[in-house]
Amino acid sequence: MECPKVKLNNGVEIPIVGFGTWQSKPEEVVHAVEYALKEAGYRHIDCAWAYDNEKEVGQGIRNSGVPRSEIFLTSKLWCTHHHRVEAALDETLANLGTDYLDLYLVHWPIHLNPNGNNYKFPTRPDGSRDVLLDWRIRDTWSQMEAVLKKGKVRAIGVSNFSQRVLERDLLPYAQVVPAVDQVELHLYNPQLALVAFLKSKGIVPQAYSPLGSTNSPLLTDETATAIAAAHGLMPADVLLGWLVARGIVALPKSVTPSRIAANYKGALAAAAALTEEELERLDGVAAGGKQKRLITPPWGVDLGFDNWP
Ligand SMILES: NC(=O)C1=CN([C@@H]2O[C@H](COP(=O)(O)OP(=O)(O)OC[C@H]3O[C@@H](n4cnc5c(N)ncnc54)[C@H](OP(=O)(O)O)[C@@H]3O)[C@@H](O)[C@H]2O)C=CC1
Ligand SMILES: O=C[C@H](O)[C@@H](O)[C@@H](O)[C@H](O)C(=O)O
Repeated sequence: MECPKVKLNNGVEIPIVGFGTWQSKPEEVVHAVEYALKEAGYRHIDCAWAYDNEKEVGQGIRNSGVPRSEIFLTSKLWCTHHHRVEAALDETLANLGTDYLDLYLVHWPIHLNPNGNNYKFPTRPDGSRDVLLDWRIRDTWSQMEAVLKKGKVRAIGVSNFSQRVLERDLLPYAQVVPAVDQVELHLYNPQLALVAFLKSKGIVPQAYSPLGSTNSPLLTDETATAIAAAHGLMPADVLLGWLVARGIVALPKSVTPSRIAANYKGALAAAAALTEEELERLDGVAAGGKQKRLITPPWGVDLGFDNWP
């Protein structure tokens, strides 16, 4: 089944269901990506330099036999690389074995010390993350704009940017409005106000951890379970289909072939089956006492998100 696409603000089209690769072990992700492309029908892969598995994702893409031109490939600039965007991008391109990305994202609005005590998560003597507090995110973004202009990527965007950070630190200085903001979006953290803001700016919201990530509390949610049963679907289908029906790009991850296939098919089936009344019930689950943010790294910096513990 072909995946519906969403048009980004520069005209590039992105398949609305993508395949996640965070925490997929290198030896597993090769097979998972190959299966996702060759057997399950995905044409959009979400990667990141920080996942330490880009080489194996690239191998999985080649093993699948699906032409690169048919795949929408995203990766992300890690926090220790904000001062050298093009060099970091080149490393990602070499890892993946490709000469362009479809989308390159700033992973977090944070610059970690590139000369610190660790290549990925440098810390200060007190154990806190070694954040360069006076770095201006607009200086990262202008380098993102430069690699877009050079044609090394087809679109640029951000991840984990709140409305406050976008409005205060990025949009007033941007020549190119970010094409997407990839944030934690799921039944228990729907971020309805942020989604409305992004849409008002022409920025496509992408949902990470759409199934509730590792050891998800969402898959047994009573509203999702009841709505799934009413349609002969699985709760995971409903969690994904609700996002897709709302025009949000969903990025489910799995290394289990049966789930990889079920998530893709189920997301599209549920998006078509859910009624407006059911979508509204799902919109309201978090506000009904279930609000929970699941991915909260200890940055030690206020990122401007609601419900950050
Ligand atoms: N920009 C950012 O900061 C972030 C980006 N992301 C992106 O979003 C993607 C998805 O988020 P992620 O946090 O991985 O979590 P997901 O919400 O996709 O959940 C993944 C977990 O759910 C399990 N699972 C998958 N499908 C099913 C199913 N049908 N039934 C039951 N369990 C299932 C997986 O197990 P198994 O694999 O064993 O099958 C895994 O444990 C990431 O992989 C990454 O690409 C994620 C977090 C942060
Ligand atoms: O994309 C995945 C996530 O952003 C992940 O890279 C971070 O949450 C990281 O584990 C951290 O602790 O900062």
